[in-house]
Amino acid sequence: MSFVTVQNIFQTYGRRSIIERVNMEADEGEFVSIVGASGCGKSTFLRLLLAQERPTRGEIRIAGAEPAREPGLDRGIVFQRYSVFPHMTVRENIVAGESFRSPWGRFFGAARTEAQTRADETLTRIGLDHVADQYPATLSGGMQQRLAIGQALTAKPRVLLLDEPFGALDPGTRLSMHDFLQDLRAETGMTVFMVTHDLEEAFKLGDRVLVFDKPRWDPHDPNLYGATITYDFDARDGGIPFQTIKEDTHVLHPA
Ligand SMILES: Nc1ncnc2c1ncn2[C@@H]1O[C@H](COP(=O)(O)OP(=O)(O)OP(=O)(O)O)[C@@H](O)[C@H]1O
Repeated sequence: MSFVTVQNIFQTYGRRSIIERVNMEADEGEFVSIVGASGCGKSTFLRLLLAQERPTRGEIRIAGAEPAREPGLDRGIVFQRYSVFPHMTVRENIVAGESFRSPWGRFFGAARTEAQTRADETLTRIGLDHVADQYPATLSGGMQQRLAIGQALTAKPRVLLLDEPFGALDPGTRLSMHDFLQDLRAETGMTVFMVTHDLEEAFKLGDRVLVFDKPRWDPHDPNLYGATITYDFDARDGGIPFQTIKEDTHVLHPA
């Protein structure tokens, strides 16, 4: 059985259909890139995987169960803009990431000291040990984003959700973040879903590239139909020869 199963999900806000008939499966450890036009529901899909929202219809299963609503336990998320706590030091930010696993949401006494030691190990691994006592605002964009990823990973999520995580970075920093993410992934074997607007990045990092698009369009009511997965490219071997067109018939034969 697949690790992640998405079965026929629809998400509608009021009368607006955002995504419809989305079906996909992913194995544990797969890296799935997601691309598509602005506003077609890619972030909505990530929020559904995160269980921040329930789908209007359909079912999502992660490791055989409905995803739990609590953040940080089995899924971590990183957004385009550095989603770290500005009032905490770099080290405290990492401790906070791990404390999601604590029943009280924070650590006390010896548990706190141990968490700080583990945080220092993480900071060494992500190359931020020399700024452990600084506040995020004093770091560069790439460093803040590394901290955000480090924070998400300390909760040891089995699934990492990335919403345009490198969109705000300059090209050089972006490339070093790619290396960083590829190393972490090789180390942890985690499953990754990454939304990006950069096709090259999608194919470089992903094992697969899903394309979200609206195959049906009503000019009198643009909100009537939502987006779905129209292509599922295998990106491991150059992609194109292995593409799966999932939605080629709908435009020709509208329902
Ligand atoms: N809670 C909500 N209530 C109503 N509409 C919403 C809600 N969340 C998202 N939308 C709408 O759903 C549509 C899809 O948004 P979403 O952010 O998922 O798109 P996206 O593909 O990630 O876009 P982008 O690439 O620009 O980030 C947008 O038009 C947005 O305004």
